[in-house]
Amino acid sequence: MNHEIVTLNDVSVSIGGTKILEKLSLKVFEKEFFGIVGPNGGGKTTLLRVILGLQKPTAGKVKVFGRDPAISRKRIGYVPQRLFFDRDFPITVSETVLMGRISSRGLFRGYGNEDKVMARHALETVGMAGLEKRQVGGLSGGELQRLLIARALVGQPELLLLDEPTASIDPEMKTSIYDLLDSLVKSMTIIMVTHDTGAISQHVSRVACLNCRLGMHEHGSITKEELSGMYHYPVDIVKHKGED
Ligand SMILES: Nc1ncnc2c1ncn2[C@@H]1O[C@H](COP(=O)(O)OP(=O)(O)OP(=O)(O)O)[C@@H](O)[C@H]1O
Repeated sequence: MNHEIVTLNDVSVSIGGTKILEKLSLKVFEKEFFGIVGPNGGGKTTLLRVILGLQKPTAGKVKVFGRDPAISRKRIGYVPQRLFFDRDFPITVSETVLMGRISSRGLFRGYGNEDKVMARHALETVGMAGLEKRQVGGLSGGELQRLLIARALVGQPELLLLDEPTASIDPEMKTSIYDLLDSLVKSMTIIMVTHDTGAISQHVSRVACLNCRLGMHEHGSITKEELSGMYHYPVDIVKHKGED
């Protein structure tokens, strides 16, 4: 697991004169399940956008798969925050998943058989086989989240970025999403942003706290006090993966 997938060196981002990220240095390794927590507005989504090559750093260097992030974007699957997804748009489950093939097929080429097979496979992976014809607007929150994961998986990513995949989801569905991610990380690297500080430490190998600056926590070393200090209110933490 020593192969570097994401490398940030002293990365800063300012937008409109406001410092959003300050001198972040970070390495994420192959097949690692890496968690990022932090308060609202701490820069977590911005960090994902930097890794995707959608946000250029004001200073510092970013490499993804050893190259410029924009060049590596085809190898990345992105699950955005659900609030950026328009549930009212009239589109089926299968059409939504196929949208994840656009970066490999191009915008103006129709979907081929291979795309359809991959879409079916991605839906099976997230446990949504058989729901292909359903309208997205009629899905439950948990089903929609799984659909967004399927859409990210259909491009066969080697790196999966997820922005709050368990927000507003009931505990049972949360568990099944974490189980899914635990199985996916056997074949890809995962970086997940979450406010789910109670559960995250049972699944990730390392967690970083981000509030403009980054605080790294190796196995089990994050404490309730550190998180509470960052969030400015009491935070519960359960266990880190591998801890008794
Ligand atoms: N394009 C932009 N223009 C202006 N400000 C921005 C832009 N993008 C992000 N910001 C600001 O940068 C800060 C960090 O935003 P970001 O969305 O990265 O935080 P976050 O940690 O993901 O927050 P949340 O937990 O609420 O999703 C916020 O104050 C936000 O308003």
